Amino acid sequence: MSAAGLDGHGPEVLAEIAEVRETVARLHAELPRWELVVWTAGNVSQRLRTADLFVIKPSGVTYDELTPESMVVCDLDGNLVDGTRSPSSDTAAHAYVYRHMAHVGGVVHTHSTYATAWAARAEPVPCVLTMMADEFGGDIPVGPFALIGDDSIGQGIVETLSTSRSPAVLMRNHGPFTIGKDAKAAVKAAVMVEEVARTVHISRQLGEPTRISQEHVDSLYDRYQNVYGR
Ligand SMILES: O=C(CO)[C@@H](O)[C@H](O)COP(=O)(O)O
Repeated sequence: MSAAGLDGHGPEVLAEIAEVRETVARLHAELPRWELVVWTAGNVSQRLRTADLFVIKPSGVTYDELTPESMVVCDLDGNLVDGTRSPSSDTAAHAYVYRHMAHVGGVVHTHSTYATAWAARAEPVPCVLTMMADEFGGDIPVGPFALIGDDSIGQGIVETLSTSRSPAVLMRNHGPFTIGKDAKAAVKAAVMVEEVARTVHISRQLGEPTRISQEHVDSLYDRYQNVYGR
């Protein structure tokens, strides 16, 4: 593993890298805190504003060992630019999303239990909760089956989310990938997808949940995205 290094980047880029390393390290701690991952099975990244680079965790390091300094910097082809360890095994997927979705500033992958159970069934989570209309603007879609390590997962994420308002996709037989304007927004979507996947699963044990009409989904989505919390 050889890294190109950060020589040639100016102080503004170096300052942002230091800031994003802190942010991404801190946000990784949210994954076990919200019980979205076991061992090392999930990752968070954030794109820089000042350069075509992103910060992601190193592969195979447990969450309690992650520090800002251990975060790695990659270019948008997923090549290691700065860091002492190999980047996450999902780096190619994160990089593909950044290359093809200009509005995305953060990507998260987890194997959270209920969302992954829906992914194993290859079944979208139907929009039967106001919280789903708010955050996802409809059903949470399922992406295709894809092998880990090359562009396949990224292609599946981009294809699926390009035709949906949802910031979350359940990659078939794998688990949820979420996007956001930054890593914090993508972590929020990862927390939300697990919460609604769990609630809808429990609801199904009691009978068939009732869908929210498209008109009401649109109204709820508009209020939450444009009015809530402002
Ligand atoms: O989906 C998988 C493996 O099934 C991956 O998400 C890894 O579990 C995450 O590993 P690293 O980020 O530590 O490479």
